[in-house]
Amino acid sequence: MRILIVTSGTGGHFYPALCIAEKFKKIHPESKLSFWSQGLLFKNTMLEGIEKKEIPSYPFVGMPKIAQFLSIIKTIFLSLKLIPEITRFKPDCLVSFGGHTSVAPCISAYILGIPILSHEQNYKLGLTNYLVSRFAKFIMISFPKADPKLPENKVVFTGLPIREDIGKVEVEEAEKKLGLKKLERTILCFGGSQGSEVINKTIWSLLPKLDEKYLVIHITGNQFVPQIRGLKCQYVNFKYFKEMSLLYALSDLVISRSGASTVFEIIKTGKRAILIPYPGAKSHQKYNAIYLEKLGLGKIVFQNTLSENLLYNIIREIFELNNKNVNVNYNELLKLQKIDATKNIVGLVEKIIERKMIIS
Ligand SMILES: CC(=O)N[C@H]1[C@@H](OP(=O)(O)OP(=O)(O)OC[C@H]2O[C@@H](n3ccc(=O)[nH]c3=O)[C@H](O)[C@@H]2O)O[C@H](CO)[C@@H](O)[C@@H]1O
Repeated sequence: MRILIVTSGTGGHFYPALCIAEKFKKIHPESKLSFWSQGLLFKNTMLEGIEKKEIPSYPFVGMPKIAQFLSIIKTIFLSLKLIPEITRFKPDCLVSFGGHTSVAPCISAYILGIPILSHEQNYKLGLTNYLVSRFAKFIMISFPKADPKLPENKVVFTGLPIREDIGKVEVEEAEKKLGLKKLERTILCFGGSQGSEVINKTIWSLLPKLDEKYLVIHITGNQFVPQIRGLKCQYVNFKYFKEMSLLYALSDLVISRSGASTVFEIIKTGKRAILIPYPGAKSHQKYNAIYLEKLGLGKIVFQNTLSENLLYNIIREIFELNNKNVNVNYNELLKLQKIDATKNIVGLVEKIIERKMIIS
């Protein structure tokens, strides 16, 4: 079996693609996998037994019309340039995890008649996946309800793959590995895979309000961490932290953006969350957050209303009400927690390849 996996480089696209590549290689060690992406995460991740290729990305959302036009032209040229490369690798199918990086290889694969499976991470369909859905044989979705813009006959509900260890680490193990003691009220704050200046600044203003019962674990991205005076709570910060399973294990509450992977990690771990959707990218994070709020785990705070006082009041309410007054839809939550998205996607890929082999 020969599989080509393509994805954008941010955590929300990259990690689900990585889960599939690693699982496939584990179950089918004889298979040939090629993984195409870009960015720091991709560069810094070792992929054992899997071929890696860095390809450029030409974004065409949220920019002036002329820049958008140039990006589209560059994408078309790139897709032509990739044809010999794909012909040489001869994939049985292409699995796409979306973002701008995926568009050109999907066009090339379509021209070559290679079956395309595309995965949509978010509740609302993004533009690039909308484009790719035209070429794809199947569109795999993360949330149980499909975006009405998707062609119904192509949609398969698989769930969203998240790293296997998330939700499986015990508190004691996390404490030992991190050299940290969980406190009565432990909060994990981060702004998606890129970090968020707005969330960072609000957390820094919030910290002096929190007492000794609180441990705040904060992932800041590349922003410089200022000196914070008058701290009573414990505060630990990281620029980026790979083993998120450890941090989730310690936390009682997550404060974050609402990218799809973050939302599914919260579902898997069953943590309470305060979600601050990223207002860019056509507000698509808002719909992920609404889903989590309806499930009963999340409380949405829109960025234009965000302040340290508002966060403080919600945090106190969450800890002091101590789960009273919380309407979690446990039936739905348990159903979602049981979904093995990685297995579902690997199974679908196997079926497509087997069928293709029988036909040819
Ligand atoms: C600004 C933007 O357009 N962001 C999009 C991007 O976000 P982004 O890449 O931030 O999205 P997600 O929240 O889906 O994923 C972040 C991932 O990074 C991991 N993580 C984060 C910080 C850290 O230190 N270590 C770490 O491992 C998280 O555990 C998670 O697995 O892709 C998502 C999935 O398509 C979309 O929903 C988001 O809207």
